[in-house]
Amino acid sequence: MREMGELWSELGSFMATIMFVYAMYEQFFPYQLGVYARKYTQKFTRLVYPYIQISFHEFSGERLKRSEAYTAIRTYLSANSSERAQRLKAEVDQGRQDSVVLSMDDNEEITDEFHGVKLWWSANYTLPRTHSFSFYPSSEEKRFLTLTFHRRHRHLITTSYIQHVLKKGRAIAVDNRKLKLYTNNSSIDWHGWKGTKWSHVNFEHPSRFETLAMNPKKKEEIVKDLERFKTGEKYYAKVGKAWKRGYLLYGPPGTGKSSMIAAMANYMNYDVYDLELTAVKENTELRKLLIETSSKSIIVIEDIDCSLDLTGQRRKKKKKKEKDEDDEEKQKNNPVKIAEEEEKKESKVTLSGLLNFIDGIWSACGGERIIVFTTNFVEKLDPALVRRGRMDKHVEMSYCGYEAFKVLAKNYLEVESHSLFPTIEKLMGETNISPADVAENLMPKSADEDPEICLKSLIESLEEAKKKAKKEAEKKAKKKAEEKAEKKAKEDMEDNEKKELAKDEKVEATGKSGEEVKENDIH
Ligand SMILES: Nc1ncnc2c1ncn2[C@@H]1O[C@H](COP(=O)(O)OP(=O)(O)OP(=O)(O)O)[C@@H](O)[C@H]1O
Ligand SMILES: [Mg+2]
Repeated sequence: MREMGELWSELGSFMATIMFVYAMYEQFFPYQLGVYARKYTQKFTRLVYPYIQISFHEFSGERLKRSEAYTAIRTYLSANSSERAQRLKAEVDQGRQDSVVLSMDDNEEITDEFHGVKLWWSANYTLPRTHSFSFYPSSEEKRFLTLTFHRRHRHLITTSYIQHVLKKGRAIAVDNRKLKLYTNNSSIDWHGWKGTKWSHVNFEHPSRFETLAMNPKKKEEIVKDLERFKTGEKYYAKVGKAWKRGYLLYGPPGTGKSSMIAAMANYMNYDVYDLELTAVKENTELRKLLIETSSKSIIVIEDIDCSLDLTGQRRKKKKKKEKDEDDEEKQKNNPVKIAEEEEKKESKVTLSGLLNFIDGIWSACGGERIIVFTTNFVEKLDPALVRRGRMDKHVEMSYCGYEAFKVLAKNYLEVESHSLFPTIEKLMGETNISPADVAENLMPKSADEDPEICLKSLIESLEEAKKKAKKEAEKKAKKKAEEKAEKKAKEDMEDNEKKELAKDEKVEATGKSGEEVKENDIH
């Protein structure tokens, strides 16, 4: 690169002379002559300067949108520059505070080689025209990467090399990708400096399919389904279907619905968008949020039954008593403010808005996406919401079975068989216990706690659950019997009343006395 530097400085002074002559032309010669001069100067420059430069700007077109090519090239160069560049920039790795990411510093150059051809990359930036003091990077500071190569390789570089760099850069980005967990901001915070629709943190949930306790066949089926989806781009295109898949996870609390979502994200290497519907005011906002989600992501709406009711209006989350107390408190405050607050809270997201969100025309924008709904009460959901095609796969997360228990025992205690296992298997067949409760029992309470103590504690819990279930069943049966008896007594009473009435009517019609009217006469 040294020879290049020298060549550059010589060329710099040469160009300055040309520019001076050219300026003279502009000044003293007629316009037409100036055009000729410009044309020939360019020709001459081309003749003596055989290098071509291509710039890739950080922001292209829309100012706020970072160029994808710039990002990919930077990633490619970062991977190479830590070995080759002399001046590097270090940034703390987000999420892993103990490691740094090295990249080429501003105004630094590195060389690259492609099919025996030498190329030069440099990282540049232009300073803002005005120098006002600000805590934040100036919006006028423009960064760009410049690629320089000999013009004789123009074809190779513009066709194959740039493609190679972009492809490599993207692949490195996928490998280095850290999953993110996004959550939607309230639309009040969407505008202004740094106003964004989604906030994110690094997603570091340890749940994986191997640690997920559930029926092994069911688990395998889900993994296969995900795999088919991941590699199904061509298939989806062939059948004319948007590349997305909906999962409905349902089951009692603590059966692993949220853990399953985390396992899915880790398996697919997808980001998670945890959509809080209560913070979304209307359908258009929902659409805007959807458009801002990236490809290769899982969009999650937890407890869907609590977010929407069947008529499509938002369910009032607060109980009436709580609400009244709140209102009383508010009465003491400013009434205008209260009205404003009420308006802010009122949400108009409807069921049809949500359906549109899932499979409307917009939902196909941006490629592969998984949509997951979770609920504790599947029967409460509107059939329109969960019909196949929208929620393609319905997965029941159920109470812990023996197979699921074995996974948990292996995870928590590193035990694969034990003399207490048959007792646990028997008890599990007789009563319901959630995987969350099993996990709680299996977690050693101290570092040196024997696995047997944990298993015994689980047996105790199971026996307790069994007793509780038995008591509850008895209570239920008693209540049922009482209700039945009550119903019977009521029916008997109504029957007697009817008979009495009929008797009175007969007495009146026949003129006989009450004793003379017989049972048979009444009907
Ligand atoms: N199937 C499972 N496999 C492994 N661990 C589980 C499973 N189910 C629950 N757990 C454990 O219990 C905890 C709670 O589970 P999780 O949050 O996934 O349940 P959930 O079904 O989402 O419950 P909710 O309906 O209340 O949201 C988890 O942190 C995990 O440790
Ligand atoms: Mg959950």
